[in-house]
Amino acid sequence: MATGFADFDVLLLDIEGTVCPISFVKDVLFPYAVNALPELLDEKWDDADLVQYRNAFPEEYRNDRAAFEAHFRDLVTRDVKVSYLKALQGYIWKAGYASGEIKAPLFPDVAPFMNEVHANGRKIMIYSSGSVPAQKLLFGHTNAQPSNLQPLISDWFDTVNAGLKVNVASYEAILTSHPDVAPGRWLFLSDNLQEVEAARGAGMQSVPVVRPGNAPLPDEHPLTKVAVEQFRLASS
Ligand SMILES: CSCCC(=O)C(=O)COP(=O)(O)O
Ligand SMILES: [Mg+2]
Repeated sequence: MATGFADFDVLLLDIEGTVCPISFVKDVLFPYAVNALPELLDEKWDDADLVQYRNAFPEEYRNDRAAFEAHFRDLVTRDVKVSYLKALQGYIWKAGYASGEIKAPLFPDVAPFMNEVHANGRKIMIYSSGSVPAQKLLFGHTNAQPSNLQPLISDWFDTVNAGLKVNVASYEAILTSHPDVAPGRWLFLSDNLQEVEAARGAGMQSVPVVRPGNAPLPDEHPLTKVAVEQFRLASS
């Protein structure tokens, strides 16, 4: 396993399986959204608040309430990372975070690492399949003290403003949005080897993370030997 991180100017962080357990997304966030959906549709089916999310769904679902709900459930079950699902999930989760029912369980090394990186004058950005509003909710309601880590984060990327996370072009789009930072000065951390490979394909530094609850990385994969378990800056 590699030791601390040293040579980067921008830390780009994945969320699920990297800063928080996969179980938080799969066993808390997703069920919360599925369980909240029926009442939300009962109350707001024709409400302007909801219609913008409804109309982002494929035409065959947006005007049929039963088909809409069934499609939502199917996408969640298959963990399909389509932007229109992620946008509606983020809208639903807002109430859960606001009520205190949802709080993001960051791994214990994450907030200290983010504070240290920020104090070091380096930038922190997020890239997740979750929508940018959902990312901001998560980092605004964490188990850290203080709970709101948004002030540490200077930019947010998702499948709408960057693209699918397994595509090299998505990381190239992120790089294009910050031309002042050379590709090699970015460090992307993710649990997903395909995402790590795509980031490296765009010229970023990137290594996989090993976290409790993640599937084991394949021994035969060349990047497994550089995987990291703990987030810390290399001691100078
Ligand atoms: C922003 S919290 C919800 C995360 C989510 O919906 C998801 O699909 C996680 O994907 P990630 O790219 O963060 O592994
Ligand atoms: Mg992930």
